[in-house]
Amino acid sequence: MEYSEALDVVLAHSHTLPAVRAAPLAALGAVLAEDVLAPHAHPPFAASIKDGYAVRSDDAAREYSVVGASRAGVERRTPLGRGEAVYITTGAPLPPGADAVVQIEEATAVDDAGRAVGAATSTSARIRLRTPPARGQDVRPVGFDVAEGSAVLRAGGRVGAAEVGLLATLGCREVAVARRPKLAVLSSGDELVDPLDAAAPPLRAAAIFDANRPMLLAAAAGEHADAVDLGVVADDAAALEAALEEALRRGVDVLVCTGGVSMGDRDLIKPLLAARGTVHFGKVRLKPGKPLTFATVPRHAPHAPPLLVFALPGNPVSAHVCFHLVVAPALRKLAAAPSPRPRRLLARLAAEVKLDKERPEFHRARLSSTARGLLAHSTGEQISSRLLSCVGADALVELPAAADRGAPTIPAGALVSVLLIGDLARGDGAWMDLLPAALPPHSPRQQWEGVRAGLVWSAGICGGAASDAVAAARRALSEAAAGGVYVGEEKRLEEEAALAEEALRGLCASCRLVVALGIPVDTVLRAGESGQMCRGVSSLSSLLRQACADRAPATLLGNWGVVQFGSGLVFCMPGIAMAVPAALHAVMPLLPHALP
Ligand SMILES: Nc1nc2c(c(=O)[nH]1)N[C@H]1C(S)=C(S)[C@@H](COP(=O)(O)OP(=O)(O)OC[C@H]3O[C@@H](n4cnc5c(N)ncnc54)[C@H](O)[C@@H]3O)O[C@H]1N2
Ligand code: MOO
Repeated sequence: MEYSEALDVVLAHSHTLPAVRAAPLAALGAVLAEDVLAPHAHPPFAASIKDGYAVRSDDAAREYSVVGASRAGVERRTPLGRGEAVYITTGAPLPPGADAVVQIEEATAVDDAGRAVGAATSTSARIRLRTPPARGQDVRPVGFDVAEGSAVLRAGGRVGAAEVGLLATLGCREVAVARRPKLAVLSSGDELVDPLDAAAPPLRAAAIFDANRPMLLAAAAGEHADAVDLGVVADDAAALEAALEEALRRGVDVLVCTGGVSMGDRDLIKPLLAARGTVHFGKVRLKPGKPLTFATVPRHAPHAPPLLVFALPGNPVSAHVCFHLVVAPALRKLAAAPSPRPRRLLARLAAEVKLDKERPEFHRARLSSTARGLLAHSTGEQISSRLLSCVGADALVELPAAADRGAPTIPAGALVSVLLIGDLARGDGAWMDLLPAALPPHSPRQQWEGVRAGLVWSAGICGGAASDAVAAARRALSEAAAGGVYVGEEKRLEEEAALAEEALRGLCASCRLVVALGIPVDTVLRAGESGQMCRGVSSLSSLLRQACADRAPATLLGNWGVVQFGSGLVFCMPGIAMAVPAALHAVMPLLPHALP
């Protein structure tokens, strides 16, 4: 199974958890289940933006008697008369009658005879202004920041620090959020010593410390899941089954275990999961993470959704990478995140990389910013046991297998897609604005280098016609992009609408160009997610339609064209081998200008 397919399967089994009500601080990291409407305006009164004097802008006087003070937190009821000013502090309410504030730097203290006696202060009895005040100057009127009843936060947004602050501003004591997923973690292996156990003996011969459980407990916290520690479990079928029972008993949504999923005689997890539930996949064409396993186990209570079980490989790097590739997206889907899939960016390779012969690889890298966009720097030796390759990594570079790429390496400077796994805001000083001199200049091929394309055709194009059109599309894509684009994913679309739409969303999330054969524009538009750009591109659509019609006039009757889908483009064209190259050659030359 390919990674993209494995992710589709995982997401199809991850159902959003019910909404609960929580105090804003307790909701930190959760996804809002409802829009939040402002229960009142902010500021709730007209407030001063400066420390200075509140005055009436219709007052012709330039000299004022200071008749009192309005300080933050204190209401002053006496209206302001003509020729009067009130000393005011930032955030304090304007007294009735005042409609402007003049900052204190603009005022001079004067004596009764109007002689200047120095800079104005909070105790000056008379002041003169340098310039007449304008109406509304340095005043925040009622509702200037937030209008009463306005939707300040939208369902689907995550509660972060700013959201907590905004909810506090508005006095919201509770919000509706999707329940936080509960995730249990265990490590299996007779060689493991628990480093979290203060009473653990020193390492005996052939033993190592358990790295995976603490790492995954930390990763769960990073995804705002509530973690349950099920400890280290021996390579023993009964002990593993007892741990699975414990996870079910504690009502967790997800169980993550590591180790014991490969080919060894102590690899007991898969048989246990097969006996107790359904193993949806047990091998993925993926490096690291080949034996990645996903299963669902029914609960004892009827109608309760099944427990999701991820059995990750024991190698610590494989466990870390697989967590980001499938577990984190599942947790995000459970937590109601509208886009749970890993976020993809484009970056250039800082140095040449060697490709694995057979498996697509997720190469750990740090990102830096350059004048030509992001640059991905390898974290060095990528063997699955070396956790140092994950330390400080921001991204997983998606490398195709050499067999798929038709080349053993990808050169420095090539554009590649990367999955974000770190927090770019955290930074580590690697951000720079200068282009490293080592990067070779652009070539026409490099314009397309590393751009991942997808090919999808409808199940409705039967037998030979589909394979001819698909082969023609593969060839034409490669020609039109001077061999730079590679086809990273192929899918046959089922007739059932919901399945077809989910598959299209998955493909569009992972590919910047998607060639859709026999799939009309409407189908793609229906697959668009709320909040995501999904629209027809009329200029490219007419070029594509014209090119198809030149080869096969009847295609003019079809609903073909180009759709912008998030950060990618989908070419909907008839599944007719003769029309496909013409359509691609018509639109590809324009794409360097159009690719969003
Ligand atoms: N004959 C084959 N052998 C292996 C294959 C294969 O296809 N055929 N696949 C290899 C790949 S790829 C991986 S990945 C590993 C996965 O193995 P398991 O998931 O069964 O894990 P273990 O054998 O239990 O452990 C592998 C490795 O990781 C260390 N480990 C395990 N748990 C932890 C932990 N909690 N903390 C730190 N280190 C841990 C363990 O000691 C082993 O060194 O299988 C390959 N073999
Ligand atoms: O899949 Mo394993 O993680 O390559 O070492």
